[in-house]
Amino acid sequence: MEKGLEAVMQEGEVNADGRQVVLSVRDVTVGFGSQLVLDHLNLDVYRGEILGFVGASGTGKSVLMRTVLGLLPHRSGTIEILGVDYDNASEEERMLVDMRLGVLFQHGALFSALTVKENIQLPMREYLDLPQSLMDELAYLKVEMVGLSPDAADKYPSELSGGMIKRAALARALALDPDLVFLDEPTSGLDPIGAADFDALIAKLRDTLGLTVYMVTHDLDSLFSVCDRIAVLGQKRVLVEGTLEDMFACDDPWVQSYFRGKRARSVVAHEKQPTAEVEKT
Ligand SMILES: Nc1ncnc2c1ncn2[C@@H]1O[C@H](COP(=O)(O)OP(=O)(O)OP(=O)(O)O)[C@@H](O)[C@H]1O
Repeated sequence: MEKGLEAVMQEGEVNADGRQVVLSVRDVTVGFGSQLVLDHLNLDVYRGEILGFVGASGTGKSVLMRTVLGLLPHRSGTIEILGVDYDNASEEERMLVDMRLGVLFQHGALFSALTVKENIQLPMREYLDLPQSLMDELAYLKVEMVGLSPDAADKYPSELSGGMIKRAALARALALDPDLVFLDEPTSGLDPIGAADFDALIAKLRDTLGLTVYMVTHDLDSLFSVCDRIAVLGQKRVLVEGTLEDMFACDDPWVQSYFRGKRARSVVAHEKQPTAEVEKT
C-alpha cells in the first residue's frame, strides 16, 4: 500500500526504550563475487542521534553506506528507512524517502563545473519545481547555515579551501531539509581546528534542525566529542553498538586497541583539558 509524505516521515518502529528507529538494517548480506563483505549485519539508528560508524580500513563501512542508500545491491536482509521497506516500496515511496535523505560523500564530491549555489540547487532541481528566485534564496540560506559567507555561493569548488568544500557539500546535503544525513568521513583532510569546527557545526545542526546523523569516521575526536552512540564494524557485522562506555567495556581486541590505545588516551586527556582549565579559574 502506498503512503503519503506525512506517513513516510512519521513512521518508524519504536523500540522498547521508546526511541524511534529511523534506519533499521536487518540480516543484510553484501558481497562481490566470492568475497563476502557484510554477513547478516544488523544496525539501528535512532531519530535525533549522531551515530559514529567505525571499523578498520576495508571492513565495509562505505559498502554498508552505499547499500543503505540503494547504490549497491544486497543478497539478503531488509533495510527500512523512515519506516519504509525500501526494497518493497513503490517508486513514489522511494522518491519520498530519497527526498528525506542528505549525503556528504568522502572528498565532498561537488561538481567542479558548477558554482556552490548551483551545486546546492541540484537536489532542488531533481525533486522540486521551484522558481529560480526561491532556489537562490534557499541556496543562500544553506550557505549561511553551514557558516560560509554569502560570496562563497558564487565560487567554483576549485576556488575553495578543503574546509570550505566540506561545508559547501554539507549545504548541498541539507538542500531539501532532510531528516537523516549520511556523512562519509566528513573531517578527513581537515586540520584539527577545522575538524573540531566542523564537528561543532554538525552538533549545532542536529540540535537546531533535529537531524539524525549517520557518520562514518576514523576521527577519534569526533567520536569522543559529538557522537551519541558508536557502532563498530568488524568480522562482516556490527561487533558492538552503544555509548563510549560500552566501547570501553567491550572485550573485542580491535575495539580495545582502538578505544583504549595510545591515540585514544591522548584524545581523552585533551577532551578533559578545558574542564580542568575552567576549574582552575
Ligand atoms: N564495487 C566494488 N566491487 C568490488 N569490491 C568492492 C567494491 N566496493 C568495495 N569493495 C570491497 O569491499 C571491501 C570493503 O570496502 P569499503 O570501501 O567498504 O571499506 P571501508 O571500511 O569503507 O574502508 P576505508 O576505511 O579504508 O574507507 C574492500 O575489500 C573493497 O575492496
